[in-house]
Amino acid sequence: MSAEANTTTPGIVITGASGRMGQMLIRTVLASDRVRLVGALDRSGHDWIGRDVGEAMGGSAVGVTVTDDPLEAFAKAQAVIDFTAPSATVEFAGLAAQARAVHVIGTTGLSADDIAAINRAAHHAVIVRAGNMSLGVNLLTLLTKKVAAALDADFDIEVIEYHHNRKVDAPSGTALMLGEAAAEGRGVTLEDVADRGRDGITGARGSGHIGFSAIRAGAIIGEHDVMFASQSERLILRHVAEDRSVFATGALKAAIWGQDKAPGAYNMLDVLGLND
Ligand SMILES: NC(=O)c1ccc[n+]([C@@H]2O[C@H](COP(=O)([O-])OP(=O)(O)OC[C@H]3O[C@@H](n4cnc5c(N)ncnc54)[C@H](O)[C@@H]3O)[C@@H](O)[C@H]2O)c1
Ligand SMILES: O=C(O)C1=N[C@H](C(=O)O)CCC1
Repeated sequence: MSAEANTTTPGIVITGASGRMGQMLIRTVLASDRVRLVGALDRSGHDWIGRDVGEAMGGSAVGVTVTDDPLEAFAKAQAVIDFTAPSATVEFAGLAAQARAVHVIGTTGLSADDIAAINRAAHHAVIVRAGNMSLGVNLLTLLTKKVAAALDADFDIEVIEYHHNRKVDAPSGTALMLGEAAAEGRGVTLEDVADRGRDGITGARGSGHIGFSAIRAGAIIGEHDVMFASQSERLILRHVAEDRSVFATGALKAAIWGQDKAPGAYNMLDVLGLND
């Protein structure tokens, strides 16, 4: 890459560098000629701290040392791509905003308070947040909204999600995006109609409810079904992530897209130009 490109190409910091998504993101950034890797962060005490991130990943050195100091790392960045954990992401939102870096958030399991704190940080910088960064899932939210609007409450809506056995939050961020889309299509608020975690004598299903079920097994990367079921027919919309690269590619697109945007809270539909 030329010296000129170096001054204009966004510098990216990857948080949670050693994680499943962190490593996929680092490989994606290193393979791109539209961005530069300028930092890699992980939590204090992690055995990658102080090591070259390329070597820590089992390859050759890339000249970026893994740090546990977000302030130092973000100062060099035009964008921070963050797939970590809720408490870390809330802290990073404030620090990335101070550094005026675009913050791309893939972390799921965020509480309403976490989201409120992130949205406060978005007054000062661009934040793009989505429970799923893939093109396919974001299109599926639009289809889900449309189908939910077309079908009445004779059709029960169920969101079924399937993930690997290391996932710590449920329902998945994607399942919640799909539930929100279905609720929007029906003109209701998801919290008022969501059925989460049925167990025991639950009583019959409530009409108009939106149900969630979570499978955790093996190495499943991420699969989601939205089922619309009446007494006489069943329609199932389904997305399957074959590879984590779909999430990393979307995140990188968001980091580049955000470079010339005004401060604010955005999602992947904004990035993809699909928001109405
Ligand atoms: N939005 C999407 O498209 C999408 C896709 C995949 C995963 N995710 C979400 O991304 C998150 C991470 O998933 P994963 O499978 O990579 O998990 P993981 O457990 O493999 O990785 C998490 C990483 O974050 C690091 N971390 C935790 N606390 C930290 C802190 N305080 N400071 C710095 N680093 C810290 C961990 O050490 C680890 O490296 C989850 O919330 C998951 O649901 C979102
Ligand atoms: O592996 C994960 O964890 C995933 N999390 C996101 C979610 O919660 O929907 C996206 C799919 C993979």
